[in-house]
Parts: sequence; C-alpha cells; structure tokens
Amino acid sequence: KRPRLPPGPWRLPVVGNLHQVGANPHLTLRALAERHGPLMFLQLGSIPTVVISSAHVAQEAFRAHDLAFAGRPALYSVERISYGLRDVSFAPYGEYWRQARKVFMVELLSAKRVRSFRSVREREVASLVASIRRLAPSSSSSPIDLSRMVVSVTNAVTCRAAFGDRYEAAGGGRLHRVLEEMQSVLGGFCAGDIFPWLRWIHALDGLRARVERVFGELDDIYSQVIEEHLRGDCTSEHGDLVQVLLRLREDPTQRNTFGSMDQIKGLLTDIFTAGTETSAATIIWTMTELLRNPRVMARAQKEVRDAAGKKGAVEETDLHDLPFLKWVINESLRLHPPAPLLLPRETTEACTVGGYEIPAGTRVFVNAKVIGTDPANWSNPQEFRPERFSSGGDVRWGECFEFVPFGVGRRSCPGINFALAVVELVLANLLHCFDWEARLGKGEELDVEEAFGMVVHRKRPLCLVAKPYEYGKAIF
Ligand code: HEM
Repeated sequence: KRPRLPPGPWRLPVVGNLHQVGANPHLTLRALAERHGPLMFLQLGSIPTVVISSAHVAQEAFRAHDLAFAGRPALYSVERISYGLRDVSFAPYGEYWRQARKVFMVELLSAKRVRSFRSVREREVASLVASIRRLAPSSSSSPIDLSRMVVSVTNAVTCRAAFGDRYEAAGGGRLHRVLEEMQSVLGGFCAGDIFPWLRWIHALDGLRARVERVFGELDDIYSQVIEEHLRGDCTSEHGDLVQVLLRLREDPTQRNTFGSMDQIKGLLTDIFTAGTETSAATIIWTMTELLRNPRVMARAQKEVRDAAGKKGAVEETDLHDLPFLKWVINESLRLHPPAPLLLPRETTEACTVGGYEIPAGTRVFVNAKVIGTDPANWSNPQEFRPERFSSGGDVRWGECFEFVPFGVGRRSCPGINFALAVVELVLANLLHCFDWEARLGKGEELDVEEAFGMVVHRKRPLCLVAKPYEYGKAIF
C-alpha cells in the first residue's frame, strides 16, 4: 500500500493553507502543529510543505534521510543576491556546495582560523564599549539603542574577516547601509516563493527594483575590494577571505569551482547574510532575557567581573573562565533561536518518515523554537533558567535533537565557532563594563515581541540605560 502524506489542515483552492500561516509563521505553525502533530503537511500556495515540530521526528528524519533533506529551495531574492546560488547557504545540494562549504570551514570558520581573528574581535568590541561610554558618560544619561550598535559590531567583525583592512576603504558606513537593506529584502515570505508562476509580480510590487538596487551596490563594493586585493594593496595581518578565494583561482585543482569573480562575490554575500544578523540577534535576545531576570544578570555579571578583575575589559583568554555565561547564551538560543524555522530545506528525493510519505521537491521547515520549548524534553520550558545546561558538559551541536538553533545534519550551520566567539566577547564586555537598566513604567516588564524575518529580531529595538562600571575606565 502506498504511504500517505503526513496529516495537516484542510486547504482552500489555490492558496492552500497560506491563510492559516499568515505573517508570523513561527507562531502560527506552533498552533497548527499542536492540532495536527509534529510531522505536518501544508500546501503553501503551489509549494508542498512539511513542518517538523518535535525532536523525535527530527531525529528520525535526519538520522535516516539526511541526504533526502539536504536540498534548499531557490528563493527569489536570494537567487539574485547570491549571484545565481553561488553561495553555501542556498546552493543546491551537490559538488559545488560541497567544495564551497569546505573552503568556508577550512579558511574562515575552523577553530584555528576563528582564533586568528582574535585581534579583529577585540578591536571592534573595544570600539563598541568606547562608543557606549561616549553616548552614556554617566548613569543619568539617556537610553541608547543597543540593537543598532550590536548589529554594527557583528557586521564590522565579519567585514574585517572577509575584506581585511580594506573594509574601511570599501566605505564601512555604505556597506552597513547596504547590508541592512539586504536583510530587509531577504526577510519574510514573498509571493514569488509561494507561487513561482507569480514571480512577474515583483516587477510591479517594487521587490525586483529593491533587489536590483542592493545587488548593484554590493557588486560595486565587492569589485572595488577585489580590485584592491589584486593590485596587492591589501596587507591584513590575519589573511582575509578575499585573499584566500583569489588564491584558489590560481590553483589548477580548484579553478573549475572557484574560477569566476561571481563565485567569489556569491560567497562573500553568504558570509554577510548568514553571519551578522544571527549573531547580533543572539546578543540582543540574551541582553533582553538578562534584564527580565535580575537574578541571572547578577550571577552572570559577578562571574565576568571576578574573571576580569580590575582589568578594564574582558579579553578572549578570560572567556574560558565563564561557564555560566555560556549557559546563559544557550538558554537564550533555546528560547529565542534567531532562525526559528532554520533555513528552509527541499527534499532531493522521496522518503518515508513515521510511516508517511514525503515526496521529492517538498519544502521542509524544522521548528527549532517549538522543539526547544517542548515540555516533553524541557521542564518549565518558558522559564529562563541557564542552570539547566549545567550538567552534561558542552552541547554537542548537531547531535542533540532537542536543541537545534544551529540546525541539523549536513546542512547545519558551519559558523558556530565564529558566531560564539563574537557573541561571548561582546556580552562579557557589556556585562563587565556597564550596569544596565530598561526604563519602564511602574509594573511594566521588558517585552519579548518578535518581528518575523529570515532572522527574528525584537520588534522594537532594545533601548537601555548604560551605567559605566567602576573598573571599566581603561578599555583595552
Ligand atoms: C548565533 C549565530 C548563528 C545562528 C543561530 C546560525 C544558525 C544557522 C541555521 C539555523 C542554519 C540553517 C541550518 C539548517 O538548515 O539545518 C545556518 C546555516 C548556515 N550558517 Fe549559520 N548561524 C549563526 C552564525 C553564522 C555565522 C557567524 C556564519 C559564518 C560567518 C554562518 C554561516 C552559515 C552558513 C554558510 C550556513 C549554510 C550551511 C549550508 O547550507 O550548508 N552562520 N545557520
């Protein structure tokens, strides 16, 4: 007997289940899964879709059929900005993806390479602390927009790792603006991704023009940076990604894969889309939860201040002594995974999960947020309680299906080391150098309202009063 599709809600003609998903899919999909189960079938416009909402189903799907789930859909905005999917994140599963991911892993994201960017991180974090001091010289200063400042730091760290010292020459400010606009065109569902035959509509609704504008500006910046590297004007002490990619062009074994400039540019875009907003959102959600939980804030600050002592700043070598801070970050990633539905997958072949058929070409969402707050695996799941990570040692990312903020299987995030290095250093310094206060009305609590996008941020920026801490005077 032919297996059936997984259960799911009734669908309307043409739109299918689209009207039930709405503008906040990570929330509506939770409610739908509660009714229809942890393996659910939806028809989103013309796209057959499966949503996985439990650790148990994720484990069964990815242990037995990792390859079948290793594809990605070709999304409208991503296709153009990644130079025709010449990236890692959205490249179709195959040889190009494998080679490109290997280059990322070895040349940019390995533990050794991440360590080599230490001075980049320390410099950018020092500059963040100095900016906050300038804006908030005393405890009676006005609140500062921490969300904005944190995105600038994560952008700057990624830009320096990718471009080396040419980052400022590339016009740091202009690049930030373009990257912001890029995140906005990539955010959310667009009609052309749900009804591929409707892609023409983006000529009318303005999306095509926005994508073209961002693409043009990015291309301009990349061309300038690559040109300077080719002229030999680049002297970064740690070696940067552009240098590495240009060297690969000279290598006869790699030339076929990385021969064209478009390939280099596609990979650069990937680093910015995958790496900056995700890390910034993690920092901001962690600060949000610390402010909502003064007991946890006090313990985290004590740990950091004990480790750094009278030093004006926390250095990377101090981070080894901060186990509590690491649990705090894990707890934040559990409650607020920046990519709550991971990145969409598309099945490369048909497979059977839990006795149900998943046809080839099905779009797949894994609901990391629901999995991380499933009462079957987490006690009092909505409570922010970092101590729950105290037993069992470090999390083994990718092997623990109850906690998947970085995804699962062969397409899981390769940037974990790179991300956590900057997230930990920024947070440690924010906690060491300042005391923080959210100026709220009587009885009011700091909110956790979300704005949906490929990366889920706070709906409103995190604006806080920063009170300089006594030992924080001599920064670095
Ligand atoms: C806290 C920060 C981060 C979070 C929460 C995060 C999360 C994720 C998630 C959920 C995925 C999709 C995984 C899947 O489909 O199973 C992903 C993929 C990816 N991430 Fe990250 N990420 C972060 C930081 C970074 C950084 C800093 C980089 C690089 C500089 C990076 C590079 C990538 C790439 C290239 C992919 C695509 C992998 C592939 O398709 O083979 N990420 N990330």
